[in-house]
Amino acid sequence: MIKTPTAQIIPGTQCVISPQVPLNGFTTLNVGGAAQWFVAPESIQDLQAAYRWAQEYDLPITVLGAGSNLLISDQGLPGLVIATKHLRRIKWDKETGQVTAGAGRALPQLAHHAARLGWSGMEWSVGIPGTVGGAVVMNAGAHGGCAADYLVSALVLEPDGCLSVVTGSDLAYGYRSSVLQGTQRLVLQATWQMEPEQDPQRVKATTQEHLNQRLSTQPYHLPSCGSVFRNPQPHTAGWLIEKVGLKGYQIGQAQVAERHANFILNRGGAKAMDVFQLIRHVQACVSERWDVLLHPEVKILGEFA
Ligand SMILES: Cc1cc2nc3c(=O)[nH]c(=O)nc-3n(C[C@H](O)[C@H](O)[C@H](O)COP(=O)(O)OP(=O)(O)OC[C@H]3O[C@@H](n4cnc5c(N)ncnc54)[C@H](O)[C@@H]3O)c2cc1C
Ligand SMILES: NC(=O)C1=CN([C@@H]2O[C@H](COP(=O)(O)OP(=O)(O)OC[C@H]3O[C@@H](n4cnc5c(N)ncnc54)[C@H](OP(=O)(O)O)[C@@H]3O)[C@@H](O)[C@H]2O)C=CC1
Ligand SMILES: C=C(O[C@H]1[C@H](O)[C@@H](CO)O[C@H](OP(=O)(O)OP(=O)(O)OC[C@H]2O[C@@H](n3ccc(=O)[nH]c3=O)[C@H](O)[C@@H]2O)[C@@H]1NC(C)=O)C(=O)O
Repeated sequence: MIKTPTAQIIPGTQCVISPQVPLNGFTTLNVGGAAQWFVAPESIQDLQAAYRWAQEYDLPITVLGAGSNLLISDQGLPGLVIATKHLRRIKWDKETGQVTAGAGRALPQLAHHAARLGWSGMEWSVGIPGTVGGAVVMNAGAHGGCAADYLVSALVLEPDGCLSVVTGSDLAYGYRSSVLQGTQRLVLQATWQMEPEQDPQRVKATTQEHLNQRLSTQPYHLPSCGSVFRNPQPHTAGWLIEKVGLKGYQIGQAQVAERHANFILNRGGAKAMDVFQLIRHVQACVSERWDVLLHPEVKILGEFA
């Protein structure tokens, strides 16, 4: 066991592993306690070293993208939190029409950049404030498109320390689901097949249309984690929640958004427990009225006892 909680530098790397790093600033909900240990590796090699370090001390590992789909406990997280934010390398290959991006690259950046180039295929992703890695794991989607659609491959760090290249069919994609969820497999980069040489004005217009639609139907003015629940087909969670009269309902500083009932907003200073209790309250009301159990899309991490 490590006795004193001071920053550790892994020999031969640039990896600084820091103790007790608050995570609220690393999530779009802006809630959550501290990571027992935290690292944001600058390279794949450093990330592998950090991963091995955690395994050596038998610590659980949590991967953090942009934290845009996370509800982290006020009590924080045990073990090592690995942030991918520095893995941002990107390559637009004109020969193949493929884009390869590091796990920490922001998804909207990809969408805007593709639009400027006149490459079609990522228009759906504008306005989703996640990373490439998070999108591959969550199968992020919107406006009829999703990460799985044109995924060629992803580079994955496996728990045994080896790197593997997986394809979309290896990941058994479904609606907001993949086999990577709930595992210790870490996405390092992803490659998508795009349609290059399209009219940039047209790609830009579609991208902007999606962003406008989002900004007019979803609340972007306060911290949130996007849709809290998956849509229970054939219904939509927003409709079911609105119809039980929960728009505006608040626990502590967590509130069901007026603009979209499947969003929970942090009105300032909310605790993770406020959000958690609100999630449970919404589930109970919807279940009682509609006999439908809403399943959270947001990943709930840590203790909520
Ligand atoms: C305003 C707003 C709008 C949103 N709109 C949409 C939308 O339209 N469609 C949609 O699908 N989602 C949407 N979301 C939710 C969220 O942006 C997506 O789920 C996104 O894909 C999460 O990416 P992330 O990098 O933030 O992942 P995180 O939230 O950091 O992590 C999510 C999960 O993926 C894991 N993970 C992250 N990166 C990696 C990696 N490199 N390797 C292995 N595991 C990893 C984490 O451990 C966690 O389990 C929205 C969120 C917000 C705040
Ligand atoms: N409610 C919440 O919890 C959160 C809300 N948001 C909001 O989500 C919305 C998302 O909008 P979106 O534009 O998708 O993402 P962002 O505004 O977050 O932009 C992401 C990146 O995309 C690039 N970019 C943005 N606009 C353009 C443009 N017009 N042309 C070229 N590049 C551009 C920029 O990269 P570069 O600088 O490299 O060019 C930018 O850093 C914003 O309103 C943001 O404020 C974001 C995070 C959390
Ligand atoms: C934001 C996310 O993804 C979003 C994605 O951005 C949008 C756009 O493609 O479509 C899904 O939302 P959604 O199903 O709520 O889409 P919307 O178009 O806003 O609403 C669907 C229907 O529900 C109704 N609706 C929505 C909200 C509400 O408060 N009340 C209501 O009645 C709308 O009127 C509409 O008829 C994704 N959510 C899920 C859980 O699948 C996310 O996953 O975090």
